[in-house]
Amino acid sequence: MDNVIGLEIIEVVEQAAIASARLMGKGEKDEADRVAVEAMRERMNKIHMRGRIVIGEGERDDAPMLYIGEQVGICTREDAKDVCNLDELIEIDIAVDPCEGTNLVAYGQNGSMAVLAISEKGGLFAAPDFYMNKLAAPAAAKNHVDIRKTPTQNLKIISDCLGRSIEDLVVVVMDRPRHKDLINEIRQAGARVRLISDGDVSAAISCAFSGSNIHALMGIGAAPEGVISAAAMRCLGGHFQGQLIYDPAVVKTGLIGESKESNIARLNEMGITDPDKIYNAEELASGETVLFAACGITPGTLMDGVRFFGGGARTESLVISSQSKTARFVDTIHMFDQPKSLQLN
Ligand SMILES: O=C(COP(=O)(O)O)[C@@H](O)[C@H](O)[C@H](O)[C@H](O)COP(=O)(O)O
Ligand SMILES: [Mn+2]
Ligand SMILES: [Mn+2]
Repeated sequence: MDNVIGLEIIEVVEQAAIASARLMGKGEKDEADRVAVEAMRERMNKIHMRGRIVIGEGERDDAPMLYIGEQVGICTREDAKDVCNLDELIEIDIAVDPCEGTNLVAYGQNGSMAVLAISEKGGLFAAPDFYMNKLAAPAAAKNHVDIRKTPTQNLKIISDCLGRSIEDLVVVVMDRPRHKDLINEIRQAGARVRLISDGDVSAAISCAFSGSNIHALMGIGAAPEGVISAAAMRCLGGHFQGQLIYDPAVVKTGLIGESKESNIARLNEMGITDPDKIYNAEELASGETVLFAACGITPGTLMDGVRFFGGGARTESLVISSQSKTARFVDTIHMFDQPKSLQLN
């Protein structure tokens, strides 16, 4: 799987990022999302594969394409048997977020990216569009920190594992009223907090890279983004845990239903019988082979954003593979027509 689609998925995220970046700073959140979805879908449908979207633009964004269950790839077309050897092809599951951080794009802020994760069928947790409490930390702290422990305890553990004082740790938290107590506790413990308005996938993955100056992600974000983050963290060996939030009393905004009971019923219908289960990266992305790809739309901690020049654009992507055990940063010049010059760096 890795060799066949590894390179192609770079183009999938690149095309989505370029399309969305054209709307950077225009204040048009939905349009920035829509064009990314369209570009991602169009490029995905040129890949020689049999893919199924398991995490897509679902209930939350009410988008018409790349919906959960959509079949993508040349080998899902009606004439597939004429163009593909269906016996040899493995079926793959895909989790996408074509524009992760739509607000960031719309308002020209850092940290947005086009992102996806791939595994063989059944290899990614088909998370409902609920919230998820998340804990991400560097590989050195993997399985030492635990989402069941207090933030203060976890910060002490990360500090011991990294051999640096708590004061030298930076924790990313989404800037939301629901995190008031969490933020106070982290500050009380001595660590510094980087508040972000959106884009917790980038924050989670950054924990796995020393030099990012991000040592933990704590707090509640969206569950689909949790699975995509887990796919990358599983490949990178970083720590990731997630627990679904289904009680509207904990998170009062958009993503979850009217009552705790109706949410539990909905989870049961989806086959999630233990709504309180704490998932680790290996459970959220359990496939034998997991691939992750992201391309910066606006500049971020890990990747630069899309830079347009006369006749082309330059992008920076990150492709991570559990099979080849690689994390590749890919710097690409795209020539739309005949550029007058190509910028070396
Ligand atoms: O920022 C985010 C929004 O993603 P998108 O809709 O693809 O632009 C995600 O990174 C977060 O996971 C976010 O926490 C989640 O969407 C919850 O948002 P909110 O209800 O505003 O707290
Ligand atoms: Mn998102
Ligand atoms: Mn999105």
